[in-house]
Amino acid sequence: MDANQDQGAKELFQGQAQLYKLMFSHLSSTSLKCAIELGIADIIHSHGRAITLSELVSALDIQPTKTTSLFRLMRLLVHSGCFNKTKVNGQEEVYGLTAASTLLIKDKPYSMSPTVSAFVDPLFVAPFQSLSSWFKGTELTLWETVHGIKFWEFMNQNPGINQRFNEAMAGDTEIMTSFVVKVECKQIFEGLGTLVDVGGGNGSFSRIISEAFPGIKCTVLDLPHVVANLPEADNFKYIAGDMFQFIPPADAFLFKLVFHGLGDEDGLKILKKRREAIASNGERGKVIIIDIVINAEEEEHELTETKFLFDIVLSVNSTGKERTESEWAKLFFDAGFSHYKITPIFGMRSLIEVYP
Ligand SMILES: C[S@@+](CC[C@H](N)C(=O)[O-])C[C@H]1O[C@@H](n2cnc3c(N)ncnc32)[C@H](O)[C@@H]1O
Repeated sequence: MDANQDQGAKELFQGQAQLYKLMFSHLSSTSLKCAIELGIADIIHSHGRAITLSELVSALDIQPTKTTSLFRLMRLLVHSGCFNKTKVNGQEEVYGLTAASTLLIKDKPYSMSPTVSAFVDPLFVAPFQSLSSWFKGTELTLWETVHGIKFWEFMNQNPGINQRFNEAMAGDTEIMTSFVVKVECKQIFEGLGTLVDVGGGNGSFSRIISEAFPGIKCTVLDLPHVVANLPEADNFKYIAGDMFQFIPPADAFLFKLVFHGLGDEDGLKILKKRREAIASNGERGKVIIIDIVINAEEEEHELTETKFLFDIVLSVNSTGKERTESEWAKLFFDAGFSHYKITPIFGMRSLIEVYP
């Protein structure tokens, strides 16, 4: 083989390997689901130290014949960063928790287990088998192509799934909130008298705010089937309603992971109304947004890929999208706001303050 042929063959096989990687990528999420269902992170956590394969087999109470299969599962999960593997005394190999698997422990205050379980569920994954039909069809969203109705309407009609979805969102929120409130962004909430958490789900975000800042009266506005019969406190209330119809006045309007579910037209509608509300409050008030900002050139490849994956989920399940900074800025300025500040502190998400 000459050098050109050699290079051609190398590229061919690299291309083939790349296709196999993409083809089997669903195993990254399904093996994660398996680890959650088996409770592997919980077992290592309650073991109190890293665990050997044979200890894991006996804690899982599985057939010894499955030992090599478990070894293979753990090898994949170690490779993807979910667990780590070290040697004790330079000999015995043991599996330990990483930052990712620590978040899977079920009895920790912030567990991502409900979030992973919900979003890896066939209900959320199966529609993507019909993506090409959606591209060729006329329905606005993939969800409608597959389920015949819009996403939020589907949640309204399926209380069990709605509850799982809200718990999935809450799992995501609790990690973030403890940092927002207690560590990084305390000053953003200090001095506020009232805050409305618009599309706040079951209120897990603003409940933590209301406990950390008893002087802030927090109101969670969400659809009736989401906020019905949830417990309130003196400075923490729910309003059942439609954010396109009514949002109560406040010193700050919080939208966490709400705008990425809205197209530009709907996003602009909501922001214009907030701008008017701030104007009629003597120009006092601000909008706080927690969402993804795509900043592809400057970021790590992996983080950007995760944002692009979210963008596909949003763009086909709703009419929403993940936005670049210039797309966010256009929305803010078109709605009549004069400036904004982006603080990129939540891994994938940023906190954006928008001022009149
Ligand atoms: C992606 S979830 C985010 C929930 C919460 N902010 C969080 O981050 O955990 C979007 C939320 O918007 C709510 N929502 C959707 N359409 C709405 C509307 N028209 N009025 C009020 N809430 C709405 C949904 O019920 C859902 O709770």
